[in-house]
Amino acid sequence: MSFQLALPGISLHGYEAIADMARLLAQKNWGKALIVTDAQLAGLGLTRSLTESLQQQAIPYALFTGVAPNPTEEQVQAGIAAFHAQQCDFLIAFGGGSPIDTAKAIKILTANPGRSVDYAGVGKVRQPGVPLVAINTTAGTAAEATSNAVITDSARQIKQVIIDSHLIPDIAVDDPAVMLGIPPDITAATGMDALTHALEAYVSLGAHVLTDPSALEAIALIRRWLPVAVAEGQNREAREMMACAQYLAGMAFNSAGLGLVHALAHQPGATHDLPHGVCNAILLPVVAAFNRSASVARFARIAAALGVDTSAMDDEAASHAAIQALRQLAGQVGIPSGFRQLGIKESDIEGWLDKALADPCAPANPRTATREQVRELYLQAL
Ligand SMILES: NC(=O)c1ccc[n+]([C@@H]2O[C@H](COP(=O)([O-])OP(=O)(O)OC[C@H]3O[C@@H](n4cnc5c(N)ncnc54)[C@H](O)[C@@H]3O)[C@@H](O)[C@H]2O)c1
Ligand SMILES: [Fe+2]
Repeated sequence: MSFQLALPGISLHGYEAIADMARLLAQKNWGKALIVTDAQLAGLGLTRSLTESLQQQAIPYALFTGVAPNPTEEQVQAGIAAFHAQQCDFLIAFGGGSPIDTAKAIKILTANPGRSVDYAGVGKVRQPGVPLVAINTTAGTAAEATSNAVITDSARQIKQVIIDSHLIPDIAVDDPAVMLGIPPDITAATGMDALTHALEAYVSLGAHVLTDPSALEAIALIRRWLPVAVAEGQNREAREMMACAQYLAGMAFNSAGLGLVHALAHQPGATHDLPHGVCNAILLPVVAAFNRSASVARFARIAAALGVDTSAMDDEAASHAAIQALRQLAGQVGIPSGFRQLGIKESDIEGWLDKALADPCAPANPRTATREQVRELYLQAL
């Protein structure tokens, strides 16, 4: 079987990318846009750079601000209703993973029947739907570059993962100007999500010579720049490097796949509405320690990318040092050391086990875990 590398048609990176995107859209004649965002971003006035750029290019738009973190099917339904009521022709997502994933799910429903979560799994979307531009405001999920959408089915309390190449945005935009004001806790959580993407992609069973360089470079950039972005939010270089790092991580995991960190993290995310990046960051060293023996040489290279001087170490020692370095970085950027601090109890774990094993991110993990081992991993992360 051949290897498929899937990327957005066009990606715009760097300061002023949003204005450049509007200029590009002026040549596309896609009609009226529905901007899909969350109320907090609209309230902060961050959407202004987008709406002003669209006005300058005379591109008509309507605004939908009904997305919340960990978006649900109900929010997708409200979005598709707004799309039709406002007679829109294409979608512009503006936000982190939550607005971008919601816009991807709305895109499905512009051309396919039913609910978006009916398309959970891999490759189930039949019709591509309307064009989608994704402007990313966190660094982060890289949802602007990937074929995934994560939507919570609130009735079943489960995060459904929809993976389909139809969901890759036509234009991906990373303008660090809108990232300068991200609060330190969200900077840390989203940055650790990106680190998890890079690391899981690098040790994934689906890793490939075409994805390894971007995964390793993402790890090195995040180690270098995430602590700076957390401590000095207005540091323009740190924000730009983190935007690039999370995109590189997205390039890697979109084709190489993820693993057990994400499969396990989706469960507390769904039942307790916790930030995705924090769930990943807590589980990352625990799952990495579990996976280490299946991929010693790769964990040794991860240690070097994390800044460990591995010159005097054999791979075994270096692979252990990688786990240590992960814990240290998480602590440095203020990630809680366990789920208990977030109100999780031991009795919450039982309900997550089967869902974690069935999560579409699990099969790419380098080491297969039994139900008991998954329970043990959650206990270690408490
Ligand atoms: N599609 C994918 O490939 C993929 C990958 C990983 C995670 N996810 C999903 O994405 C979601 C998480 O996305 P996220 O971590 O980007 O966060 P998010 O979109 O949920 O946003 C978190 C918070 O940050 C705020 N925020 C966003 N940008 C900001 C800015 N520039 N300045 C100030 N505040 C800002 C938002 O208003 C919100 O309150 C989860 O549902 C997760 O499961 C998707
Ligand atoms: Fe993620």
